[in-house]
Amino acid sequence: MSSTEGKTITCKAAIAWGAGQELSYEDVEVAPPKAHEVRIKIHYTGVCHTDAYTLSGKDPEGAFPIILGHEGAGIVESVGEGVTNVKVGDHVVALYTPECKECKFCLSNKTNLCGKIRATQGKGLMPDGTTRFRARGQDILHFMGTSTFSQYTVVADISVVAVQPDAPMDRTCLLGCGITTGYGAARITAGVEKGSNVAVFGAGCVGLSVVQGAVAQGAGKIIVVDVNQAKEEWSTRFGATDFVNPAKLPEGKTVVDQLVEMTDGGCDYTFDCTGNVSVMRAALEACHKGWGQSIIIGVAAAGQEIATRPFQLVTGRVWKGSAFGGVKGRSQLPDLVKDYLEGRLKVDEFITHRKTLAEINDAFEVMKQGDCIRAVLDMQKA
Ligand SMILES: NC(=O)C1=CN([C@@H]2O[C@H](COP(=O)(O)OP(=O)(O)OC[C@H]3O[C@@H](n4cnc5c(N)ncnc54)[C@H](OP(=O)(O)O)[C@@H]3O)[C@@H](O)[C@H]2O)C=CC1
Ligand SMILES: N[C@@H](CCC(=O)N[C@@H](CSC=O)C(=O)NCC(=O)O)C(=O)O
Ligand SMILES: [Zn+2]
Ligand SMILES: [Zn+2]
Repeated sequence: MSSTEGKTITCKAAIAWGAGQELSYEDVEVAPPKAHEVRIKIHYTGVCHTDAYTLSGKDPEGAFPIILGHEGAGIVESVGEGVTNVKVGDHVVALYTPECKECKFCLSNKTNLCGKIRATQGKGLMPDGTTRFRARGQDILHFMGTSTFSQYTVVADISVVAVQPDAPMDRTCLLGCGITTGYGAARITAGVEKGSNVAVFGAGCVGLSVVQGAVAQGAGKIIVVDVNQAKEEWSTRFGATDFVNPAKLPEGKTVVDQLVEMTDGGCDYTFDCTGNVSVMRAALEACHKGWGQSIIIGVAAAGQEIATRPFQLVTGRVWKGSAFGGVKGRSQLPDLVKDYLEGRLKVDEFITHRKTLAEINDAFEVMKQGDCIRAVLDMQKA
């Protein structure tokens, strides 16, 4: 039993008080977990573009004040009544895509989405409709069921998975979103086949992880498309065979023309990892007639919509989406940790910046620069 069990913990968190404002590093009170909840001491968290997107105010579900963060690893501090899947002292990864293993989504092998707590999660609340965070005398909302930008957080028991304790938490945190998302999108959502031609739009953490997944599947051409020329070297390092910078194409030649030419008629699989709806259209239209599939991973701002001529679909191209790479977190994440520890999955290579929680605004700043793949925050270092 920990000395804090059953008590409110006061610790540091980065609170987003309003859209577009800097995060505020300050004290937060974290209430003990209720039934079927788990309180986690967060040791490390990654910063994902989706955190910045919600902070910007572009997320239709974004509400404030809130504690963002959804790429976290830590150790279970205490558990509420009825929790059986994790125990105090377990090393865990928080799951923004929970897995209850009993709803119709979880029982389906067609999706990794879980329906059990999605409604309250989308409102920034715990499953009982309340919050466990308070600061400045106010309730603070949860984010994506995880809120990892706090030294302690409370999550539903279905939103957490125990992993091997020998896996370094500054790496396993990245399996909480970016790497798993891209890797899973290639392997699970698309199921890229051996020898197939793949194009990946956007070589951030997600896009490079798609490349890694495509390599694991034995893809033929793996073409990265990015407007940042510096991403060519990154793409090659992860196993891409070709790189296209749309800004460097001859006048009058579109990226779709280029990809169709490079792949004898179009790609078997394309992935949008930018969140830009014009890019999503190009990704679809660069697919091979008859069977090419385009997977949307990027998150687009409120009000944005995708468009194409229906003829593109009539002639056999398929548009699909992927959340958390199609990975069922509680069932499949421990195997990804094992793959990392046994050298089959690159993780260390994604970390370009390291910061403390107090430096979180710098982490958001570096994320806007082209040389940042992932910034990892040490949550316990002062
Ligand atoms: N569906 C899901 O489950 C998840 C979705 N996401 C979403 O995935 C997206 C990618 O995330 P992440 O990898 O972290 O983001 P990054 O910003 O690191 O990567 C995006 C890359 O795309 C490049 N880019 C921007 N515009 C274009 C363009 N027009 N054509 C080609 N490349 C372009 C960027 O270049 P530059 O460096 O110049 O900006 C950057 O290199 C985000 O929208 C994020 O919210 C993230 C995790 C999970
Ligand atoms: N809340 C937004 C959509 C945000 C979104 O699409 N989130 C992705 C994960 S992004 C991770 O970095 C996701 O998994 N979505 C599935 C879900 O159930 O939220 C909006 O309302 O548009
Ligand atoms: Zn994310
Ligand atoms: Zn479920």
